[in-house]
Amino acid sequence: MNALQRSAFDGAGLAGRPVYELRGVAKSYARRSIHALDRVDLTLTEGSFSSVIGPSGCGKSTLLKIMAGVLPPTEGSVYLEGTPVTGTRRDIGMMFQQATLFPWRTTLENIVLPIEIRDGKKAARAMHDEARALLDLVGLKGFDSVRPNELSGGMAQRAAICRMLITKPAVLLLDEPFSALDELSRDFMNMELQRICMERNATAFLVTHSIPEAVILSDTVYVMSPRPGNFVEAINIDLPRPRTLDMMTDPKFGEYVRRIRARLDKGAFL
Ligand SMILES: Nc1ncnc2c1ncn2[C@@H]1O[C@H](COP(=O)(O)OP(=O)(O)OP(=O)(O)O)[C@@H](O)[C@H]1O
Repeated sequence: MNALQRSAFDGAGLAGRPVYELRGVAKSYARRSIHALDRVDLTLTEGSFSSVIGPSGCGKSTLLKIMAGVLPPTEGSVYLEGTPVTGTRRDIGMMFQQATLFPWRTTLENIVLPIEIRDGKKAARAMHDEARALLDLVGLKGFDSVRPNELSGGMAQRAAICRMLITKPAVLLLDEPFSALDELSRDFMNMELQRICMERNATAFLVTHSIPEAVILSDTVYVMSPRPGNFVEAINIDLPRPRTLDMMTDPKFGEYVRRIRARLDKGAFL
């Protein structure tokens, strides 16, 4: 990729303050001699929602783990709010496919757990009002003393959103958070996620296998090549916000889906 093409992935032409920056991030897994990522450049601007989509095994989860600071890159650097990411940080929020709530804790106790781990029980108790406000934000008002086994899958993921937001992260890293839900719940939760991100001006980065999900949620969709993964196309999604599920029938939406599908069908090669 030449310098001009590379610059096209720098914030994908979106205006805004850079929050997250990856410069030449590469990853090889030495033990199996696997070259997973190849010098990825990425800038996420404040309040933007970006997605990455790519073939299985292309390095999406590896990229997310590096961004989260749980895996060191072999080459390159990662900056969040201008400081290097060299390990896990309190200003990075993460959400996975499974909500992984502790069954013996109430919803409220699960939500304040990151604070309890970080600052102790007293600090966690001081966050109960904040946790209740978050429950309100995600539509779970009054569910504070309920145990996880009384929550549906969608409700558990709402609680996981609260747990992610309680530390006031600068960026949200989302690894297919709703893929274990049925299609209707997933669509609904995606719209809820959009609402929450818009209300909090959150900067979000989503890994997904669903092209429609990437298009309906994102300002920019990054298409990744097969391993070693790198971005082969950054597509700005020019649909108004808030997005609605009706927009999925818009010809423009269909055009974005077709364009991404064609890129992936070609093997997303450079
Ligand atoms: N800890 C590890 N040790 C060795 N190889 C690994 C490790 N983790 C991932 N890999 C390899 O790195 C490559 C990228 O894996 P990764 O999980 O990042 O891909 P992915 O795009 O998220 O895949 P999928 O879409 O199937 O979830 C794969 O070939 C995988 O086998």
